[in-house]
Amino acid sequence: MAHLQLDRVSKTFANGFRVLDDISIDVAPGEFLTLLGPSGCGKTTLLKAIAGFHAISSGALRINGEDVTRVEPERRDTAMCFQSYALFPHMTVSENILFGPRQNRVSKADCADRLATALRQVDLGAHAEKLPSALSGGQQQRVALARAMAMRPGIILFDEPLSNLDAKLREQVRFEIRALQAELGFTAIYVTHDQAEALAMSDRIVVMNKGRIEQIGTPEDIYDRPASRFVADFIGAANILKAEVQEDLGSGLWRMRTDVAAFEIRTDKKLSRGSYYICWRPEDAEVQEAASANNSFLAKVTAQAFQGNLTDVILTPTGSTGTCRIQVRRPLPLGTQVAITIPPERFSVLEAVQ
Ligand SMILES: Nc1ncnc2c1ncn2[C@@H]1O[C@H](COP(=O)(O)OP(=O)(O)OP(=O)(O)O)[C@@H](O)[C@H]1O
Repeated sequence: MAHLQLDRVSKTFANGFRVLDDISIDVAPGEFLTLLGPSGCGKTTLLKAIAGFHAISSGALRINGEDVTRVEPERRDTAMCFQSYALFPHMTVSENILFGPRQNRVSKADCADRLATALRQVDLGAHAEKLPSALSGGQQQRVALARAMAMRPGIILFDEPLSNLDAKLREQVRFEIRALQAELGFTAIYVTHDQAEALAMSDRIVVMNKGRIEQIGTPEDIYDRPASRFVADFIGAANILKAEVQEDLGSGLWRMRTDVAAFEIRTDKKLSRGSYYICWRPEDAEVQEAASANNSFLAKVTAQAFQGNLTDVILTPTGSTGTCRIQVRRPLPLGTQVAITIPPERFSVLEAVQ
């Protein structure tokens, strides 16, 4: 288990492109931290900077309190776990797992012990002498994990490790990685652009956008209390509206006007005059036949997609040109008018409208 601190880390490439901009994160020992963001936001660059494969332009990296900013990759307490195709194809499972420890001149007896432990941990004892090409995608992924674990690092850095696997296997391996991490206690830094994976696996998520941190929080924080339009939109589905502050009703309740309706909105933010972006999630809507007095608006069902357990419904609110999206248990007939109510505590207030 290792404590990792990133202190105002920035990186500018030779062509002047600033790929990481003032990143500070304190990762607790044994924490599972995910870097999440769209393609090109700098996740992999940050992971490689932690591993030592990229030098940073400014800031500091510390592992267990020791400044490792200029320490070589092999002398940092880290190991990388890539997508499964990063295995050496001409080496057996055992040789792949032992590659790192042998490079590090670990003794023969210790290598044997590490190999046996790693094979047991990922349940691949029966496949030790096979080549990677003789294994399924999920098994290859487990070899990649075993290879990282055989280094006995305090921190394992995962670079989109499941992106080669099909959806069902991805879910299974997610659980396996998380269970091993809990058992062995290594600190995990996990890069993905898959929000479902991030929500399912992480203790905390760092949402990145254009080299900067948009928000750091638990999966619940990020989903229920997104800090910005970017986060609300990137994670899950969100209905985002512009809302003008009308009245402070006290105890964190505010009346705000949107082009759909006036809403009472509960927030622990202190709002000033002007307009903010606000959002609510599709599953936050209560659907009735007639509008109740507060926080309701009428809307017509214009499209829907049946998902099995739930149905996604697109609505056009009366008097508005925009649409919103809700989730209901059973499909609603197209063209039906319904009343939608959003409870005050289900709104999130995002940034001010500039
Ligand atoms: N050596 C380099 N010189 C200049 N720009 C680079 C260099 N390496 C990467 N970049 C740019 O830096 C940005 C971030 O790349 P990075 O691989 O960290 O993104 P990412 O968030 O991991 O994306 P993805 O999910 O697509 O892997 C990209 O726009 C990329 O084109």
